[in-house]
Amino acid sequence: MPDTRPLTIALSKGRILEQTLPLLAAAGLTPAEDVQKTRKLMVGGTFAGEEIRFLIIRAADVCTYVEQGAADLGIAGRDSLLEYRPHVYEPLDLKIGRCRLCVCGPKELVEAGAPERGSRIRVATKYDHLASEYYLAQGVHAEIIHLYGSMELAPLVDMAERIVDLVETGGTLRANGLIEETTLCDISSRLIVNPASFATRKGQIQPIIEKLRQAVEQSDNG
Ligand SMILES: Nc1ncnc2c1ncn2[C@@H]1O[C@H](COP(=O)(O)OP(=O)(O)OP(=O)(O)O)[C@@H](O)[C@H]1O
Ligand SMILES: O=P(O)(O)OC[C@H]1O[C@H](OP(=O)(O)OP(=O)(O)O)[C@H](O)[C@@H]1O
Repeated sequence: MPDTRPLTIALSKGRILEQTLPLLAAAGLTPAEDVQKTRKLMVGGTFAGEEIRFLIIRAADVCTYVEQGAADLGIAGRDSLLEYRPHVYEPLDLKIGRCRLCVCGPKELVEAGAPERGSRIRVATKYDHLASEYYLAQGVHAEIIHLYGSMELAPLVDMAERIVDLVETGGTLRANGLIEETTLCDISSRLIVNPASFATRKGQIQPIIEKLRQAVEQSDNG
């Protein structure tokens, strides 16, 4: 039976949304209302004359909605994709939300050198898996302290010796007396697609990928 549900796109609210909207507009994906202002979590819209809909959700939840098939497509940071490893396709780097995932710590501690193999440290992060994997590879016993934000505070109150967090301008690190020790990877936002949706609704999804690809190329050149 054909799926008659409107094609559904999960958008991250928060900082990615502002950079997402011009790309959506350039690709002809048009929400029917101002998604930055509305308190609605599901907003209608159109693409090439067809009805679509947008879900406005927390960044870390986009992977879940797309993996579960509640959304056909989504826009998620590479950090979330690496941390949660959802079973989704990732056809396009949208080149927004650019930053890097880093190990950081208090200046004095970082300058004294990286923790030795066999040593123990406390690491504050919301990227539990990525931080654990990194320290496993270093042979360092890391106690992961899970936080939901403001990781830079943890070393200041002696709750952790290191943090694993995103760095863009470095302003938050500087304001809190921290410096970068290692960059783990570069981050940007990605278009993600539910594999079953791609199989059954390719005719609708492929043109969206192509329009977004053109929009990214245009904004990259401009
Ligand atoms: N400083 C930054 N510079 C560029 N991109 C960033 C930066 N911080 C976060 N991002 C990107 O934006 C995504 C969402 O970040 P945002 O700060 O909006 O949400 P969050 O704080 O992770 O989650 P929430 O506010 O829902 O708890 C991140 O997953 C990352 O890909
Ligand atoms: O290098 P900068 O330009 O200072 O950006 C880095 C900061 O941005 C993000 O936090 P966000 O502002 O999203 O707040 P949060 O800690 O509540 O997630 C990230 O977690 C850093 O704290």
